[in-house]
Amino acid sequence: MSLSVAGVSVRFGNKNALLDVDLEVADHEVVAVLGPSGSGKSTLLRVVAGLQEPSSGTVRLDDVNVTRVPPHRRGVGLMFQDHVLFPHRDVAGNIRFGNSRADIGSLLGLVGLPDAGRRRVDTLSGGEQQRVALARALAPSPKLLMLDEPLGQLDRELRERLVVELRRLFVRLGTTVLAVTHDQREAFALADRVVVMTEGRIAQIGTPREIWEQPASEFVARFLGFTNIVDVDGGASTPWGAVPPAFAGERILVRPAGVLLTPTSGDAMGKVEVATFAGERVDILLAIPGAPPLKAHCPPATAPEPGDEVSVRLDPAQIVVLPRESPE
Ligand SMILES: Nc1ncnc2c1ncn2[C@@H]1O[C@H](COP(=O)(O)OP(=O)(O)OP(=O)(O)O)[C@@H](O)[C@H]1O
Repeated sequence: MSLSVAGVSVRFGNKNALLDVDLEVADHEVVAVLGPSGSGKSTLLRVVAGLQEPSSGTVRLDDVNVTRVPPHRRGVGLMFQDHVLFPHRDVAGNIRFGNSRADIGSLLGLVGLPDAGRRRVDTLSGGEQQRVALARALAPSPKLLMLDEPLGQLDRELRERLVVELRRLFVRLGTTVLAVTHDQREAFALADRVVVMTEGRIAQIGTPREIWEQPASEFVARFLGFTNIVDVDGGASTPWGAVPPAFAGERILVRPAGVLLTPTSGDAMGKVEVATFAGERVDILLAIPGAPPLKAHCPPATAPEPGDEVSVRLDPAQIVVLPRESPE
């Protein structure tokens, strides 16, 4: 099922929870909506589901205008953050609730709990409960499945495992999916395309790779965790050292992998403040006199230690120009 959201705004009092949002999701596509708390992610999902009437704009499913169609007639499946399973019913009873014709056996197989039908929900782990909630959302065979923080309550290790399973399941079922998350890794792992939201607007839409490689704004770059952001002066220098003339006058992001540290011969001298072991790399925080702190990623074998003096060179291949934010 394809989804088209056009010019949708939602006002609560004098606050816009959504402002003129346009979004196209193709049939079979998995789209993740990512953004900080309060950016309008859940409101967007609720508008598509029919649980929130927009102040203006339209929602189309397979080219049919459903803006005024009630939720149960939209043929969409929902799994919400505050999904409540009935603790005293067994798993099968939970899935069957409201879905009397559901094929419990194959749904449980799909979510990897083939033998759990008879178990009481309150004897299941958090991850197992999440799978039951997913099976319940899949029970009516929705052509569009909407998930609000599907793995939100779970610990990191379980989330990383389940996100891979979810991705495989969606590909296998061919369901169109719109999933809300505030976790960037989850969005990137789950989705064909990611929508980044801020203050009720869409800040960027793209594949995970497009968004990672070219954040559309400083907001998106910072939301992805990049902090090496600085203005280049007219002479193509920055407080962290020189950059090629093409970057003169721009605001740039230097990826931590592009901060090259050598014992000598770089542009700027800095001191290692913090070195954090992160598996395949060491995350370094550098203090350079008169400059903002600079983050670098180093291979563990050659990483300097806290207190070491190093010189810094910026790799032009790891520099991204950030568009200037347009004044409102
Ligand atoms: N029913 C409501 N009445 C008034 N304001 C609301 C209502 N629902 C949401 N809002 C406001 O609209 C804005 C967007 O909320 P929304 O729940 O869509 O954000 P979110 O991105 O999903 O946040 P979170 O990640 O915290 O769930 C917030 O400022 C919120 O306070």
